[in-house]
Amino acid sequence: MAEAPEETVVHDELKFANDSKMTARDVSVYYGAKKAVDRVSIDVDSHFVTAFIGPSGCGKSTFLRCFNRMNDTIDIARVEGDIQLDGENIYDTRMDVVQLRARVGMVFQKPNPFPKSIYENIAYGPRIHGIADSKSDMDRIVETSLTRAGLWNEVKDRLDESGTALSGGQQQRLCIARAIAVDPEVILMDEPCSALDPIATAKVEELIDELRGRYAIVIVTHNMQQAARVSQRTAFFHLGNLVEYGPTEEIFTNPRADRTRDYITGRFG
Ligand SMILES: Nc1ncnc2c1ncn2[C@@H]1O[C@H](COP(=O)(O)OP(=O)(O)OP(=O)(O)O)[C@@H](O)[C@H]1O
Repeated sequence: MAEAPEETVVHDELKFANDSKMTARDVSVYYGAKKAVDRVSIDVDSHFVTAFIGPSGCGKSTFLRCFNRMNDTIDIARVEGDIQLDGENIYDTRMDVVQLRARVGMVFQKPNPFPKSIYENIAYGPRIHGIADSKSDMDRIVETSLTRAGLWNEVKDRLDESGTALSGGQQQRLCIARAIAVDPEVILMDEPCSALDPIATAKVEELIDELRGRYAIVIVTHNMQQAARVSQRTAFFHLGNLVEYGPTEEIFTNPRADRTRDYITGRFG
């Protein structure tokens, strides 16, 4: 990864947005001396699902974690460049990281509900952020979040049971409901279906589609069919570089860069 990155191919349709929810400019990430992400620039917009695809180890999860400063939790990780949320530099020392992570929520590969009741899993975030004024307010937030996550009917009679007692797919939807409960603007998803069976995967994919009108969603996925199903925009990464960024349909049917074409036709990766 020592050589200079080739220029990213950005399709015209995505070039001129000037009201992007989040922008990254020249972002590089190092683990110690090793560069895992190399000068990546991208805009992420509300009302769209943006998929990050690319072969294993190309840096897509590392780059995703830059958007809510999750790399801060890794001692040897160092982030360079500029990332803004609504024009505000999220790496500014005045940025409240707890607040940032409420505005830019994250759903992980493995469902990770708290070992607490279903109700508490949702109520925890609004409580620490002071979002609910009363018990009835909190009840409403819990119901709305679970409804939006497509889980309310399945759990409304067992809100006191532990979140960890749910099936894997339900746990993942609980984690999505938990992210929604603090009223985020962006939801980052790092391979959210990789631990789920096909039926649970289909439910989460449907949910992503329903949520997209409300939030900017960025999803890292290994699965190209999934990227094609759920996203409207796709960014292809290779060896730490963003190779190409365009409308999903174009990326899959008419890629401009040779490396994208080779990847989507299965020639490598
Ligand atoms: N905590 C870490 N410490 C050191 N190196 C890391 C760490 N996390 C990731 N890396 C390295 O950074 C590079 C990019 O990893 P990353 O997980 O971001 O890639 P990825 O494209 O998401 O891969 P995958 O699809 O396999 O999850 C890899 O070479 C990886 O080994």
